[in-house]
Amino acid sequence: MAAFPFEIEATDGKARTGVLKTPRGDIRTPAFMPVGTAATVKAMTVDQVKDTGADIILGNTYHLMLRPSAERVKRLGGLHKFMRWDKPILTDSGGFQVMSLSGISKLTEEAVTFSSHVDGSKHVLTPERSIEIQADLLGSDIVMQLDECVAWPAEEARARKGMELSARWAKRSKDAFGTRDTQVLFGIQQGSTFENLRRESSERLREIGFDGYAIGGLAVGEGHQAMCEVLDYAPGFLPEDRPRYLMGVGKPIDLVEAVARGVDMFDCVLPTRSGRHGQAWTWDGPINLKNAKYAEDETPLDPDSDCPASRDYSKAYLRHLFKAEEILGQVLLSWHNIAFFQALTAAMRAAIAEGRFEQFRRDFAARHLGG
Ligand SMILES: O=c1[nH]cnc2cc3nc(NCCN4CCOCC4)[nH]c3cc12
Repeated sequence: MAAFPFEIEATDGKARTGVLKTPRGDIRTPAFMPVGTAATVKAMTVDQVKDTGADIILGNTYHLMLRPSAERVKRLGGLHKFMRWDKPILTDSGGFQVMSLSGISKLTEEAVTFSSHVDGSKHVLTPERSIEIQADLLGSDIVMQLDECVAWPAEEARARKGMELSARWAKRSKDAFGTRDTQVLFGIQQGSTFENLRRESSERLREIGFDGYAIGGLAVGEGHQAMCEVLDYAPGFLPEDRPRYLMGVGKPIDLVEAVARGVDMFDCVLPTRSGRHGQAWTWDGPINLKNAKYAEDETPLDPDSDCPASRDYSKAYLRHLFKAEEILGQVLLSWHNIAFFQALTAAMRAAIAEGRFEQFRRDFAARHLGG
C-alpha cells in the first residue's frame, strides 16, 4: 500500500490530472515545485510562495549538507520548521549538484566523494548517507534516491553503465529508507536517449518498488526536441498509477509538452533565476524588462493575475528597479514568475479535467511561441 495515495481524477490522451495526498497537504498535479535551494525560494518569503498556489517546494541536499549542515537543521527542528514552510517538501539526493557544483568529485560504486564549493571541506555521499540526510535530518516528505546523471551526449555503453549503477543505488536507497508511513521514496529512471536502457531502468525500479518515479538524465543539453523524443516513450515505462516527476524541467513549453506525454511533477530554477536577471515569463512568452521599450510602459505584466507582482506594478517601474539594481526588482519578478508557473499548471489541470487539453496545448504554443 503506497504511503501517499495518488488519485488520478481525469485523463486526456496521455495527460493526467490528480492529487498526491501527503500528511502535510495535498499536491495537485500537474505540479510545479519552486526550488528552495538553501532553505529559501530565493528572494521570496514562504508566504509569497504559498500565495502563488505552490503546494510543494524542492530543497537541495547538496547545499544544505554543506551549509548550515544537515545535523544543524535537525537540531533546529528540521527543514520545515527551520524555513517556516509547513506544506510538503521534496528533497533531491545531492548527487546531481555534486557533479555540477562542487570542486573535485570522485564517483565509485560505493559513493560520491567531493570537496565543498563553499570551503573546500571533504564530503562523502553514499545512497545510505543521502537517505539519512533527507529523511532523518532534513525531514523531507518526498525523498529521492542517489543516482548518476550521465552527461549528454553519451555512448550507449556509457549510458548503460550509469543506468546500472543508478539501479544498484536505487536498491541501496530503498533498503536504507525502509518502510515509513509519513515519508516516501522516489526512484529515478536513467538511460540517456536510449529506449532499451530506459525500459530496462524502469523494469529494475518497478521490481524494487517505489512510491513515485522520476525521469532523470534529461534537461542536460539535449534540447527540447530530443527531450520530447525520449518523453514519447519514457513515462509509459513507469507505473501509470504512481506520480512521474521530470527532474530539472523546465521552460513553460517544456512543461506543456511533457504533461502531454504523461508527466505529473516538475522542478526548475528557471522562474526564480531568470526573474533575478530581469526576465519575466508571460502567456505571450518571455520578455526582458531591461529593454528600453518598457521605459514608459504603464501596463502590468498580467492584469488578470491575482498575484500583486503581476497585477499591480507597471513594466516601467519594474524596468526602473532593474536599471537601478534595486532588490525589489528581483523580489517582484521572482514572485511574478513563480505565480505564472503556478497559473500554467493550474490551467493545464483544468484543461485536462475538462477534456480540452489538446486545444489548450495548441493555443498555448501559438500564443507563447508566436512571437
Ligand atoms: O538525472 C538526474 N538525477 C538527479 N537530479 C537531476 C537534476 C536535473 N536537473 C536537470 N536539468 C536542470 C536544467 N536547469 C535548467 C535551468 O537552468 C539551470 C539548469 N536535469 C537533471 C537530471 C537529474
